[in-house]
Amino acid sequence: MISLSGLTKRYGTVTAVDDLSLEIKSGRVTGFLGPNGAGKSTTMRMILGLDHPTSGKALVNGKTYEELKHPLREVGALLDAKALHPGRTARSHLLSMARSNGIAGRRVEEVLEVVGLTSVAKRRVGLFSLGMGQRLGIAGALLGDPGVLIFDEPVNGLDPDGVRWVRGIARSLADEGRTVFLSSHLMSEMQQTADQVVVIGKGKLIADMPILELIERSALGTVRVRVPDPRGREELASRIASAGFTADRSDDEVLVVRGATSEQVGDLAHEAAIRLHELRMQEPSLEEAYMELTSGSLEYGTARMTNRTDGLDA
Ligand SMILES: Nc1ncnc2c1ncn2[C@@H]1O[C@H](COP(=O)(O)OP(=O)(O)OP(=O)(O)O)[C@@H](O)[C@H]1O
Repeated sequence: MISLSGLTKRYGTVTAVDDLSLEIKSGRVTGFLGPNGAGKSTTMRMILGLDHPTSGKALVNGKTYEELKHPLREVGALLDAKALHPGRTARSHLLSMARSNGIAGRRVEEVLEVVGLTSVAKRRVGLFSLGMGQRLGIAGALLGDPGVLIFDEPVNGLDPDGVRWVRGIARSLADEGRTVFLSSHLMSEMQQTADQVVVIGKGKLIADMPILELIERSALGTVRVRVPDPRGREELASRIASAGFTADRSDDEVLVVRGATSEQVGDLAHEAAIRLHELRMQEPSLEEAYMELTSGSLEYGTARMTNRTDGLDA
């Protein structure tokens, strides 16, 4: 388990991580989401003892990284898959990692097998594709057979096969009872991988909930109602407000209602005999729900988020 309490990191005037408190539990995949610059990598680096918190704590199994006797046996990480010595073979890279951490050499063969790199173990990692590098990084994370795994953007740049593979291994590691914490800035990616999502923006916690709950919440969505008669529109808007929902004018004839179901809006219109030309539930995609959650927390403003539904990275 990973526990963060009041975790804060400042770089000069920039607060990269701002008072984060949460628990990342074992036996499930927790997705760590947030737009670029939200503070995900900094948080992960602090969990791994690579950065020191300005205040607060990041604990792995109740201890700070420095306090762990055999860190690699408790927590494995994939941070930057490209940070490998290009002249080394995959096997020698893992062997040197194993040696310096008191891990038996035969474990190297096991992890090579797990990540499917046995047949290319003698190849220099400088010749590896991104996907192979990612597999090797994950092999390194698994070397000490740790109960906690931290992967920073593990699917970034991978082809669909690679993405599927990472998803599969994350799932099977969680099913074995491990804590799997992986970051992404793509909600759509997490939808298919994570059980729980932690969303941050500008270093602050925005949401920490089961992914199904986030989907359900977003499924509440909005109701689009078209009222041709202006007076009817006014009347319906005021009835919607009195009922505790919010109604915004979208274009000439349309009200966009939040917090209500289409049945509720239809009933409110019916009670006042207001003629409708359209009554439609609009279910936002999970991506939209995420953008709504994180809007206002982008490092460089919100303008580039408009009209995007497939992620935030382009
Ligand atoms: N070593 C550093 N010195 C100064 N500022 C830093 C440093 N590392 C990170 N930051 C700043 O901290 C903030 C959070 O960065 P971080 O890399 O943790 O975000 P992120 O969510 O991982 O983003 P990305 O998805 O782009 O990797 C950013 O404003 C970044 O510029």
